[in-house]
Amino acid sequence: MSAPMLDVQDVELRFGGVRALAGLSFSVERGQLCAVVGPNGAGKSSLFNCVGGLYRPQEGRILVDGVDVRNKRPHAVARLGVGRTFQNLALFPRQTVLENVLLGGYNRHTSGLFSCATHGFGQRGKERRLREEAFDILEHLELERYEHATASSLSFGILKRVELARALMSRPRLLLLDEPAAGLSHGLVAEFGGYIARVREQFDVTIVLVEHHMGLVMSISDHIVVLNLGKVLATGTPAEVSKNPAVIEAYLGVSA
Ligand SMILES: Nc1ncnc2c1ncn2[C@@H]1O[C@H](COP(=O)(O)OP(=O)(O)OP(=O)(O)O)[C@@H](O)[C@H]1O
Repeated sequence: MSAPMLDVQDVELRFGGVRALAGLSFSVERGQLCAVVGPNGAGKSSLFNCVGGLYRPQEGRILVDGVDVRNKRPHAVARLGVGRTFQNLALFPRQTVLENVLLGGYNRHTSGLFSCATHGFGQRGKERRLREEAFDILEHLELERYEHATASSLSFGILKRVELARALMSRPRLLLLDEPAAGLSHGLVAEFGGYIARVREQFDVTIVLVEHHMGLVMSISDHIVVLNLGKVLATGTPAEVSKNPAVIEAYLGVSA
């Protein structure tokens, strides 16, 4: 049996006297779409920051496809195939959609993709292949008509999709989505959920999603990890978790 795509083992992260992660352990199987939920302060962002190499836990191990990332810096974690979207978007407003998406491939091309994307490529074959790849991703997310639009001219809902496209350009094996529904209106949440499900089907990627919007979580996840006070309160399928009395009390009963 192959290693889980993400294996979090006894992770302890403290900020002074605060235990943001208190011996956290869970794993995500290859190909799964796993949601991490929990009340404010449960440790969700801390977890993502540890997996992405932004925070270094004091104890425990975090294995991505069997490789310990605990002491790796963010760019090294990205090179291992960990992609990420951010709650507040991490796009360049003056660049076009295509340029922003091309920049997502930066971790795969250390020899200056940034200058390539902004000032033209030296190697035309390479440029063509990358552009074809970026355009293919744009098509999957129904963004092709915005290819040449600058990011600053587009709505937040479209930019969320552009950010997803940018993350896919790094060809992640593990994709971390940080509150993808945040800031979206009700109708757009459902639409965005459809795009996440589509990405999961059409790209060979394991997805971990931190999300407060329980409607989205329940509709697209096949596994849910509920955190509370830095550790796992419950795990299971959406049906199992939604029936768990501890979860109802700590989270769903208050927030649903
Ligand atoms: N950089 C930091 N410095 C000090 N304390 C922090 C830091 N980051 C997180 N914490 C604390 O760690 C705990 C977990 O916070 P975290 O942001 O991971 O929770 P969360 O589940 O993401 O919450 P939310 O849903 O509100 O984003 C909280 O008590 C928080 O105050």
